[in-house]
Amino acid sequence: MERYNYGVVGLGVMGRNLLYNIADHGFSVAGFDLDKGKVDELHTGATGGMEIKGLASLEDFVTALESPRKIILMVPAGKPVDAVLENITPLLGKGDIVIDAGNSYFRDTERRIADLASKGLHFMGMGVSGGEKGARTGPSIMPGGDLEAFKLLKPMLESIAAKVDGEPCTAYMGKSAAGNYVKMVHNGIEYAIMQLISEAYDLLKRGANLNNDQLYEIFKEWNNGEMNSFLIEITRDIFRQKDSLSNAYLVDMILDKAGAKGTGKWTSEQAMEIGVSIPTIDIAVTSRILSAYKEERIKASQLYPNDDVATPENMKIFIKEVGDALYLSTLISYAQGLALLVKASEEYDFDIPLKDVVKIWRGGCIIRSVLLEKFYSAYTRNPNLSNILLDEEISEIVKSKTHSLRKTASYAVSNGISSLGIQTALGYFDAYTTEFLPVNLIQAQRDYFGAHTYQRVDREGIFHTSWDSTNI
Ligand SMILES: NC(=O)C1=CN([C@@H]2O[C@H](COP(=O)(O)OP(=O)(O)OC[C@H]3O[C@@H](n4cnc5c(N)ncnc54)[C@H](OP(=O)(O)O)[C@@H]3O)[C@@H](O)[C@H]2O)C=CC1
Ligand SMILES: O=C(CO)[C@H](O)[C@H](O)COP(=O)(O)O
Repeated sequence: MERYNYGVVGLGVMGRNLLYNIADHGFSVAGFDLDKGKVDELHTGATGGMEIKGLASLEDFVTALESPRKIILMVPAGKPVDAVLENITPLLGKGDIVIDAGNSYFRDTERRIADLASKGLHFMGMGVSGGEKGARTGPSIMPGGDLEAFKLLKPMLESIAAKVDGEPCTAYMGKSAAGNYVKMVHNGIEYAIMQLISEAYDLLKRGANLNNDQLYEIFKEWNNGEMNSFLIEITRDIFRQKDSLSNAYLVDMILDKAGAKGTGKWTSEQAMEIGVSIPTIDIAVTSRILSAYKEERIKASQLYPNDDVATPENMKIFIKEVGDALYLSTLISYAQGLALLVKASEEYDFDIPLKDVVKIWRGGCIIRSVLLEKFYSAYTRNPNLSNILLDEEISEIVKSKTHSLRKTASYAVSNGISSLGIQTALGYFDAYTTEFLPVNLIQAQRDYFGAHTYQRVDREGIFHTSWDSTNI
């Protein structure tokens, strides 16, 4: 009986395409899905030379795999992963490897690693980014955990991943659930950048009165320069897309309520949990929540109308400033996400190699951008950089754009155009680069009403003052 090198469970958007990608690179792959229709479709979409087989029985699927079995799960995060594990683990043998390639919560991965280890099985969490197309032609792949299992998978992962300068966009992301953690933070940054792009769009549309054709040209120009990135590129193309149900552009027919599956929220929760400041990512999560208040927003907009958005004095300068503001606030969002990874690596003993993280994000993934080349150089100079803003070469870029960020933020505030992402990126930058923050006063207040104590600037120790009885 023929034995397949790899197995994929879950033949939806990502699983089917990842399976084809693996098969394209000379590996034989078996696929399983609960939905028999998807199993049958697998063969329809295959191209010649692929050694693949779709199976509708889990037992047949497991039997069809060579030993040790290497099974990639591509099912929705949460209960479906546990359901698959419950059914499949009794069929597996010692040394078999299960790789969860979905957007699973890292705590779930930790639990599953321990559970499968107690059965003599390897379990790995592995982030995959690039969407449908990326999965098919070359995603960015973030494996972590079991090193022994990783070594077995490495040749396959390196062959199917995206390539930048001939180097694969995959690397070992660290111990335990590091792979899922890095992917979670990737998505948090993704949320922030998407929020910032939407604000730049709003400023150009409402502030400068630009239409979709003009927006297309601006994003095209941005994408041809230092802002080149996947998200700017697809935004450019979105402005060109006509609606098939009306004569309008599709973007104008899409309801302004943003969905979310959870990875952005987890990133924010995690940052709060381990004490890392990532306000632009937080605000991107909360902005999607706020967008869902559509009916209330309609009422509020009638109660508080904003009829006097001023046209910028010099359109060329305004567009340049919005572009620079988007570039810098994007850079600051990456800085926040990467700082979270630095702290999480210490906190959870993940040993995340930051230099490899930015290296493998340069291609294949949703947040790929040419800016990551500069981060890669920064981490090459100093792999222990606690915040990307502290790198001297990065600081030169930041300094060259700060004025534009302030001008853009100021225009948005003066004209009542919501720009939560831009404001928080600037606010974070201003706080992070301030030697003396006014929180001495907060410490005084805490000590005043709750005897919470404070530290002093002139001597070591913990102090408390009876505020109402001394020197007042
Ligand atoms: N879509 C994207 O762009 C990206 C998604 N991801 C992550 O990848 C994972 C998969 O996402 P995606 O491919 O989009 O999801 P889909 O819903 O398209 O596919 C999931 C597939 O898994 C099947 N499935 C569910 N439960 C089981 C089970 N117990 N046994 C076998 N098959 C099962 C589903 O079948 P049925 O439909 O019948 O329930 C479906 O075919 C998720 O964790 C997602 O967050 C990661 C990166 C990008
Ligand atoms: O993982 C991804 C890309 O890297 C998914 O596309 C992402 O999870 C989408 O998230 P959301 O639905 O919350 O916007």
